[in-house]
Amino acid sequence: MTELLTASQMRALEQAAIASGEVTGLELMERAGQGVVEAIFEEWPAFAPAAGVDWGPAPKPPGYLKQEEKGPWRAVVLCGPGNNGGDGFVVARLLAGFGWAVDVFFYGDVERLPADARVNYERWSEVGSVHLWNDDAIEGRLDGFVSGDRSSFEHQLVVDALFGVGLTRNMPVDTERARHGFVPTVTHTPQSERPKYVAIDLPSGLCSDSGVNRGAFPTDLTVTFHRPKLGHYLFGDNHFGGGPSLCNQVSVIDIGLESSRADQPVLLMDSKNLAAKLSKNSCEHKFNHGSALVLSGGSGRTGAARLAARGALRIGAGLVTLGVPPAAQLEVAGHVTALMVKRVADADGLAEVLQDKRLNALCLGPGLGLERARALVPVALAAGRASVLDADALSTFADDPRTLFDMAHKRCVLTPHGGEFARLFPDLAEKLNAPAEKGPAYSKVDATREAAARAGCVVLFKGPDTVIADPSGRCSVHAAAYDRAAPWLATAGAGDVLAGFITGLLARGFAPMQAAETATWLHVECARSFGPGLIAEDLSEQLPHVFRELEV
Ligand SMILES: NC(=O)C1=CN([C@@H]2O[C@H](COP(=O)(O)OP(=O)(O)OC[C@H]3O[C@@H](n4cnc5c(N)ncnc54)[C@H](OP(=O)(O)O)[C@@H]3O)[C@@H](O)[C@H]2O)[C@@H](O)CC1
Ligand SMILES: [K+]
Repeated sequence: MTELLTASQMRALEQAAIASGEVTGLELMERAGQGVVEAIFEEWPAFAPAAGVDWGPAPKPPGYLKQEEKGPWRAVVLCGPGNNGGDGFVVARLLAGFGWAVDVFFYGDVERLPADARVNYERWSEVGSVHLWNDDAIEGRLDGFVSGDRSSFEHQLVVDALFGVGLTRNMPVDTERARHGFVPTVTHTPQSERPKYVAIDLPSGLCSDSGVNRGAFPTDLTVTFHRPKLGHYLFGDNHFGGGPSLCNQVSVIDIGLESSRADQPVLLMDSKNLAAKLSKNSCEHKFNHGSALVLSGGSGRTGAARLAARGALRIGAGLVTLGVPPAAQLEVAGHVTALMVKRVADADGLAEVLQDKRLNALCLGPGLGLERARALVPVALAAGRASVLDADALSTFADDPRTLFDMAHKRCVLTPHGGEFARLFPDLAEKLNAPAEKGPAYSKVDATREAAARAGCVVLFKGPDTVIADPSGRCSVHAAAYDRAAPWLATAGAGDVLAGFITGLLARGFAPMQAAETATWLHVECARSFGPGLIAEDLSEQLPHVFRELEV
């Protein structure tokens, strides 16, 4: 799985590499600039020099062309007061070396530039001029962007090097007018008819650790270094469209920090090794694949549990039983075939059913009803079986979450969505929703890790970005974004199916963290594989196809 880093982890890696003498800050900055230029040429081949790109053995400025020899392209590079701006000066110099006409606008104080950025400011100054930030001047330059009239576009490329991982507060107001000058076209004008907008490291204003949008605008391409940052994958505050909705696509450039490792990085889920984990041995009995019990609510409320149970069965649990109250038994029996049905009237009834030691995974919550959940959860947790608690099994403890955490054990997985998370962890939800004053904003990763430590079990915090953490701090993220976007997954009952998938994998013997991660990936994959028109019932039915594609 790919590592996702925070700003401070990235800085620590950079510092360690520099301190070891492996590389200098200037070399890193040069490689970063080169990587950005290469990514631009790769994304839009029309921009690339016909002879290709060869940086030579050591970083050196390419031979500069005379004005009459310059190519047809023109770029605006917006440089900020830190090293992100330094990268921008490198990009400006390299583009000029390829014959581009480049306008550099600098937001900051030259005297206070960090050393490496200052060197690159000077290097650029030998090649071209630096316009000090002035809203009116920039707006004038970018008039064509606003009018949307192609013939009036002076620039084909805008490079955003204002702020990267060093963003500590909201975007300064005095950059807004200028940026508004060109950004509306990114969302409203087809890409082919307007200049391309490229962000270095992060769209300026995107918080690297949380994905919170602190004043960034959507870009066409974001080029980052060494590893993606959490902010590229977390949506932050959804009201303002954070993370993935701002980056559009993320290109990750190797700048030679491979030998350094971050401390407890968050992992981005992928499908590596999934097939091997999911395959079954042909000579095993159904009980070798586990036996799951999904507790259902009363009459008229059994659909959610049936969805979960079907998911558990399709994902490979050997046997799945629905535990239903007597009044709902007929209703359920009419709907299920491969599932078993057992009467579970109340807490005593559950205790009795759990005498069967083969039942090794439980699912409580979908459609369970608050009262029934309150009665059944303590019995289920006391039995010590691997358990998924979702929906009503979480909300029923809204008044007293501590009671739930005291009962929860290491083989539990809690699967709250935003509302349920706020009911169980009101203080963490408040921190998550509070506007960040300074430094990187508190993130969904921070909140999920704290929640898992407090609950003493795995917490899977659902959303378009799903974050999973265990009490030790291990944490992984899945964003339904970029090549994993699954817009049809936001449908009633999808969460019930996810709970069922996790339960089924727990029954099969997956560890809680691994079950939660694998189920999340498969859940999105089923939605993607089915495509438009998806409803919750389709998710489980899509699993066989997804398994075939994975070569399970
Ligand atoms: N790490 C690496 O390995 C590599 C890193 N590289 C590059 O360096 C970048 C990180 O550089 P960086 O640390 O200098 O931070 P950066 O984002 O330029 O901003 C800091 C400046 O902005 C200021 N400032 C912040 N927020 C503000 C606001 N809202 N409004 C106004 N001002 C604000 C802040 O001021 P302060 O908060 O200190 O008052 C400070 O002056 C990274 O993203 C990548 O592009 C590459 O070269 C390759 C290797
Ligand atoms: K930037």
